[in-house]
Amino acid sequence: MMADSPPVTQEREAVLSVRNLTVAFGEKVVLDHLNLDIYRGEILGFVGASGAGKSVLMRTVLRLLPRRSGTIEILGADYDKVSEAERVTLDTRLGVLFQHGALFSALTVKENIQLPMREYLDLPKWLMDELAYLKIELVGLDADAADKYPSELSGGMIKRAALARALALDPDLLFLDEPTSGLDPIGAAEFDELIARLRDTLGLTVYMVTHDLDSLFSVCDRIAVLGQKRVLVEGSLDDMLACDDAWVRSYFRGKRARSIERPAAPAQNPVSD
Ligand SMILES: Nc1ncnc2c1ncn2[C@@H]1O[C@H](COP(=O)(O)OP(=O)(O)OP(=O)(O)O)[C@@H](O)[C@H]1O
Repeated sequence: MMADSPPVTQEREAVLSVRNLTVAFGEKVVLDHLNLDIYRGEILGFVGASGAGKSVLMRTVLRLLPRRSGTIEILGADYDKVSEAERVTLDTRLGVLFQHGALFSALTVKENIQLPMREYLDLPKWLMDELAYLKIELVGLDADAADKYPSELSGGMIKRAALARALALDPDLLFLDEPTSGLDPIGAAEFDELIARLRDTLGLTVYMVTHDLDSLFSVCDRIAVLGQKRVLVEGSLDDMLACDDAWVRSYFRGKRARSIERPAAPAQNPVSD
C-alpha cells in the first residue's frame, strides 16, 4: 500500500439493526432492550431455549407483532421514520420461510410462489410463470412440481416450495424459522447446502432460527443466543464454546453437540518447510 493512501476500512454493512427492542404481552416481557445486527452476506444462526422468544423477535421484525419500544432498521432505513410507500418497499426486501412451510393448500406450487408477485408487482402472466419456474429450479425442484398441490409433496419438497415463495421477490434478507425441522438428517443437510449455495450465488443474507446443531456447525457464519430476554452471546462457535452461561454450555458442549463432527478449523500460523 502507498504510504499516503487512505486506510482501508472494511465496515460491515448491517442489513438488519435492532436496538433496545422490548416486546411484551400484558405484564409478560418477552424481549427486554434487545440489540442485534445482521451483516450483509452472512448466515446468522439464532438459537435459544424453547419459549425464549425467537419467534417473537422474528415476528416483531416482520411487523406481525407490536413492540413496546426500540428501533428496527432494515437496509439502513428506520421503519418508524419512512413513509408507508417506503415501508412496503422494505417489506419486499425481506423473504420469510415460516416453520411449517405455510403454503396455501388450495393453491399449486406455482400459484403459491406467485402470491407475493401478485401482491407487490404488476406483471403479465407469462412473466410471472417464467419467474415461478426460475424459482422452482433455483430451489432444486423439478419443473413438474409447479402444478402440484402441497398435499402431493413430500416434507422436503414443501420446504423447497416455501423457500421458492420466500425468494419470489428476490429479497436481500431471508428469514428461516427452523427450516430443517421435520426433515431427516440427509434432507436437512441438503437443505443446509442449498441455503449456503443461495447465499453464495444470490448474495443473500440469512437469519436462521434453528435448534439444529448440524446446521449451526456446518453453514452458519455466526451464532447468536437468545436468553434472559436479550442476545446473551454472539459470535463464532468458539465463542459459544468459551461462554460460561449454563444453557449455552449444555447446548454447545452437551452430549448431542459432542457427537457432531465439526468442520476442521483453518490452520493457524501454518509452519512452512
Ligand atoms: N401472541 C402472544 N400472546 C401472548 N404470549 C405470547 C404470544 N406469542 C408468544 N408469546 C409468548 O412469548 C414467549 C416466547 O415465545 P416464542 O414462540 O417466541 O418462543 P421460541 O423461542 O420461538 O420457542 P420455540 O423454540 O419453542 O419455538 C412464550 O412464553 C410465549 O408463550
